[in-house]
Amino acid sequence: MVKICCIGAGYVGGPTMAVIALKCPSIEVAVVDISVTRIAAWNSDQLPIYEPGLEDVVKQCRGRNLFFSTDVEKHVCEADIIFVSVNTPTKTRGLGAGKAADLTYWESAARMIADVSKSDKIVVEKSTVPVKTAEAIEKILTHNSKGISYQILSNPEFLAEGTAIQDLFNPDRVLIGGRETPEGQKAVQALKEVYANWVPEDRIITTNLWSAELSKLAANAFLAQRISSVNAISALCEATGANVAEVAYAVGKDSRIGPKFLNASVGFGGSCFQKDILNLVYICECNGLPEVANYWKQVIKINDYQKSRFVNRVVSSMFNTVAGKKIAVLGFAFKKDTGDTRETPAVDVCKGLLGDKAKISIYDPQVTEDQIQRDLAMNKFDWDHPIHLQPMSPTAVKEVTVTWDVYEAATGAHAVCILTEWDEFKRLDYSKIFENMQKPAFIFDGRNGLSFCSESEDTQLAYVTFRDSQGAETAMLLTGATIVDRSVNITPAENYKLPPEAYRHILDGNSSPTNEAVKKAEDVVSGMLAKGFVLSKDALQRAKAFDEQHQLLSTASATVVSLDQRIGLSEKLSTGMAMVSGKVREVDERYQVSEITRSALASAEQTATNAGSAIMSNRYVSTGASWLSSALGKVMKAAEDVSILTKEKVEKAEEERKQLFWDERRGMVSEYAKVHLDEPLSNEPPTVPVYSMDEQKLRIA
Ligand SMILES: NC(=O)c1ccc[n+]([C@@H]2O[C@H](COP(=O)([O-])OP(=O)(O)OC[C@H]3O[C@@H](n4cnc5c(N)ncnc54)[C@H](O)[C@@H]3O)[C@@H](O)[C@H]2O)c1
Ligand SMILES: O=c1ccn([C@@H]2O[C@H](COP(=O)(O)OP(=O)(O)O[C@H]3O[C@H](CO)[C@@H](O)[C@H](O)[C@H]3O)[C@@H](O)[C@H]2O)c(=O)[nH]1
Repeated sequence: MVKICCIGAGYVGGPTMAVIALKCPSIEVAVVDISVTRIAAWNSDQLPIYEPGLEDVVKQCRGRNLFFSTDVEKHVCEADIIFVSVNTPTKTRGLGAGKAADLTYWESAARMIADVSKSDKIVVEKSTVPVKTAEAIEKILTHNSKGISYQILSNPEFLAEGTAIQDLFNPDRVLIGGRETPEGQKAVQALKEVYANWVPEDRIITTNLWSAELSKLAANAFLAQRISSVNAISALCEATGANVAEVAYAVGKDSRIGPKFLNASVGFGGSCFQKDILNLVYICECNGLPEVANYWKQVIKINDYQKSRFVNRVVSSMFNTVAGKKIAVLGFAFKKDTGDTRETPAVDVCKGLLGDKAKISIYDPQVTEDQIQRDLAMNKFDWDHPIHLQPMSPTAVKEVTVTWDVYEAATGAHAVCILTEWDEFKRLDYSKIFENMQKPAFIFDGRNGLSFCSESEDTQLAYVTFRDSQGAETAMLLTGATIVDRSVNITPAENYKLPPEAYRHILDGNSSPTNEAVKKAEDVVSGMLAKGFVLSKDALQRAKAFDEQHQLLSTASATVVSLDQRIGLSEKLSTGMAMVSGKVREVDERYQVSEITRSALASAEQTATNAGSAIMSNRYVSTGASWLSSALGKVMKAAEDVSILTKEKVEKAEEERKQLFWDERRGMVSEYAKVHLDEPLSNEPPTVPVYSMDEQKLRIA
């Protein structure tokens, strides 16, 4: 049985080895680490890192052919292939400080391998290292080889956190670099055979050692460069009135550029990009290439600029002072779906705000208070050392509080800053947040992924006066609807009162108001559902509350129950959801399209759920809701369509959906407006001030 040992049980070593163990049942995999607490966590139910899907994989193989241990020497001694996946932080002192990679941990691992080995070994660089590191490692290993043969391979890891398992299951490529000698090629072949257990052969690239080492640094530099490029453009957009999301979309449509990695943000974070680019810069400088070094340095400078620009925007918008003001920070991890905070832009933003004497309240679903306090007090680059070697917990920053309740974080705040793109932030009740904030309230979206009712220059504001008595209620139904990444927020003008005609059907004893406005509501809402738009659950609750406030729902509840029994809506709904979930997951497993199918699933499920919520809370159900059941049918059909699409089709559909969104957004708004507005619209909602207190006004943002 082939034995693999991995030195370093971190974000790379843990998931990578777990997947190798899962995919290669005939290989025994031991993951070792000098950190006792980390290994204990790997052996417990509370894994040391949060990564979707990881727990599942670990549970399947742990104790079978996957072991976590602190007995480093034993497992190294027994292994045929040794992966080294230890920290390679940026040096903080000495030659190359602030740029060069610190190879202390790598070197100590190599020396230990040389000390304890009694048989031939293949030693694999899994850590990201400077080009030519293998040469140094070779010298260390062979210096005292006692006749043992070592083959060094470079096998850099390309997984991204938050999607690590998916990336490992279905990598774009596996890169293996080795010596161009017969022994070197034999070692390359041995490692290739491991990956060939699940990775198609044409995705396993073999190169020489230096190409493999350098490719890793180059890949990260290219990725980070895209983000700095779009972030640089975002500054220009803000100065000119262009919309960076629209620009990125238009640019990414060019197939030579492609749509991925063009999301403008508060800046990139994570343990790799900055460290690896600094490393690349240093290597360029050492090789007498200052122009090349400066080129890449600029990627980091723009990133720093973006973070400080964000802080400046917050402070300047808030009347040039945040002193003593509570600011809620939503999201602290460097990206969604991870609890990792290494080099997170949130640290720089918080430090900037603290520098201006703000009081900060932080919420992140995966990051603990202890971690946040450590991060805020830590020196630059210290975070990238093994945890037990990091400086001891410094005193907590007292202007910072951390809570597990997002609404509590925002209560009493003058501003909310979104710093991580957690999906849950898209579903928050922003009206509730707004209501509990100090006024004027500000929201700063550092991820550019959310649309809020904020009075920024991006907001399209319309004050709408309804001539029709039902128009206002119809509009309420659409509150919180999400059209791809835009949310429609409709709030009644203060002291709004329904006109007497709205009550007429109740007074008449007629519970079926089938006037034009209601019909239009059916069309618009069912149209939106069928197109996959997500109606906000909470918005419908609000619509219901609105109805109740005006005593329009007196007969609805009883009718809903009988209606449900009559057409079996609940049953259809749960069947629909089960079918959607099952089929989408099946496709996911077959084609490994998790990212896309997950969002399709979420959207389908949410649509179905919200349709359900609409059923229970929508007063139009009580008025002969055949339209709703047909809308539900369309939703289920749409979801089924998604589930049978192949990877390519899903991707295409996503693209088409986006295209549709861009094409139809304006159309929708004006179509809707035509029905409900006094003045029909051509392109955009009108921005007209409220001018009369006795008319019914709604604000659409
Ligand atoms: N995090 C990522 O997404 C990612 C992706 C690709 C590559 N990388 C690279 O992989 C390497 C590891 O990154 P990580 O994120 O897993 O770091 P990590 O800090 O999560 O894990 C490294 C582990 O190595 C252990 N360690 C250090 N020296 C050791 C020694 N001598 N013996 C035994 N254990 C030792 C530490 O205790 C730690 O648990 C880095 O070079 C990084 O640049 C990281
Ligand atoms: O369009 C985008 C994409 C990403 N980010 C940010 O960029 C950072 C890095 O994101 P990502 O690359 O997804 O995560 P990492 O886990 O840091 O993965 C990168 O770094 C790893 C370590 O080297 C590599 O293995 C991966 O291939 C590479 O994507 C995060 O702060 C993201 O929020 C943006 O701001 N805009």
